[in-house]
Amino acid sequence: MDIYRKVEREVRLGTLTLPANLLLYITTLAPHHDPKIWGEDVHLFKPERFLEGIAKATNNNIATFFPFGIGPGTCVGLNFVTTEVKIALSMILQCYAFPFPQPMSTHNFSFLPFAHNMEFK
Ligand code: HEM
Repeated sequence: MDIYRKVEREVRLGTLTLPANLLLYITTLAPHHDPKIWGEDVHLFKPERFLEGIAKATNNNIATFFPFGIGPGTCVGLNFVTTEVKIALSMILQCYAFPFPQPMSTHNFSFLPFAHNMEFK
């Protein structure tokens, strides 16, 4: 999802002067793929990078993480879609078994759907 903003009146932003009526396109792609923020493994799918919160994951650059936009125009579907994803994930996980503890000799069938019907000895 892209973020657009219109400059209401001329404004200075650091060394930049933005004229009135300028349309700004703010991409989430660049900051969300910046190795200076996320580290050299930025292109890896590593959800565990968020285990200790966004501040830790972004090396204390929390303002650079805005998947649902920012400010008054923030995505109105944020809470809906977050809940939806949690429900979908919990439904998917119900199809798998995660036996613990598991002896080294036991074959691991936990990747199979409906593995909870299997007995682990
Ligand atoms: C993973 C899913 C989604 C992502 C990543 C996402 C992301 C975004 C982003 C980046 C914006 C722009 C915010 C801004 O301009 O600052 C936005 C706006 C919006 N989103 Fe989403 N969105 C998602 C799902 C949804 C859903 C499920 C709905 C509706 C049920 C929704 C409804 C809207 C609406 C109506 C806006 C415009 C808000 C406004 O301009 O006031 N989004 N979304």
